[in-house]
Amino acid sequence: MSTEIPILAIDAGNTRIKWGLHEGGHWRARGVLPTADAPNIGLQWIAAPTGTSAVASNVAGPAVAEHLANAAAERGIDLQIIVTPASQLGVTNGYRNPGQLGTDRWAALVAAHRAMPGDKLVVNVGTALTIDALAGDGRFLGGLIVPGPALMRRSLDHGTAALRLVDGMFEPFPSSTPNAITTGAIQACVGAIERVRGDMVAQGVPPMGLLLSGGGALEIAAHLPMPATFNENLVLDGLVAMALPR
Ligand SMILES: Nc1ncnc2c1ncn2[C@@H]1O[C@H](COP(=O)(O)OP(=O)(O)O)[C@@H](O)[C@H]1O
Ligand SMILES: CC(C)(COP(=O)(O)O)[C@@H](O)C(=O)NCCC(=O)O
Ligand SMILES: [K+]
Repeated sequence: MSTEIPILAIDAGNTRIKWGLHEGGHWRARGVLPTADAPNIGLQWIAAPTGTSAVASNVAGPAVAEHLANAAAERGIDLQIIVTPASQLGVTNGYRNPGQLGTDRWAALVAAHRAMPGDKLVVNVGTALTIDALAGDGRFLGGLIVPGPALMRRSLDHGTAALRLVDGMFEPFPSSTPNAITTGAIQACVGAIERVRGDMVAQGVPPMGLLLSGGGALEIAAHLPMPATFNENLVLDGLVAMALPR
């Protein structure tokens, strides 16, 4: 029997809301729903026992925050929506304005610092692709925000007359429009990661590892410039670490 209180961790991103119920040292239940369905999030939390407390990262805007707050209140769950601090659990925030850094990126950095020693890259492939440099001593050195591969393809669909959303395959020298679009998005993402890796090498903090997460991670995983460790739950892991008593 663990004395640990049940924690509902919530990662509200721009495309999907991911959540997990953590109890007794492991994930007891998990779920995901489109962010557009945020008004229905409470229906997924039936299993949350009395006394559950919730910790959320929300980068999807104030309306989503309100839906989370309502769903928690209806179930008597105490909810904390985090803001990004200047330092926490051994990680220090390199942003000039610490609160400007997305809370999902911060939670992933906190989890990454605990999960892997040494200088590393923390990459999330979601709506946006974020590529964050984290030193082994916990310093967040900075990172990039790039449209994720799905958003890149959508922007071509919206912004050109001839290009449409069609399934293509990765091909090093693409020989069709669908393959050119698919390969272009993957190479743009992987190329940006390679550039940050190069900048870390130039700064004298060559990354020893790469932590990969996010709904689009598998799209780019085979093309990365270095071996990666996939963690489906990096943001949720970080949120639980913040919520657990120390
Ligand atoms: N069934 C799916 N529904 C939506 N997105 C999906 C699905 N399967 C894979 N994806 C990919 O996952 C991305 C969303 O990943 P996620 O980590 O949830 O992003 P966010 O945190 O921005 O909401 C989409 O942009 C798309 O590339
Ligand atoms: C970069 C993000 C849009 C990523 O969001 P996501 O793709 O996970 O939905 C989000 O972390 C955000 O809104 N960040 C604030 C700006 C920043 O981190 O600098
Ligand atoms: K993301």
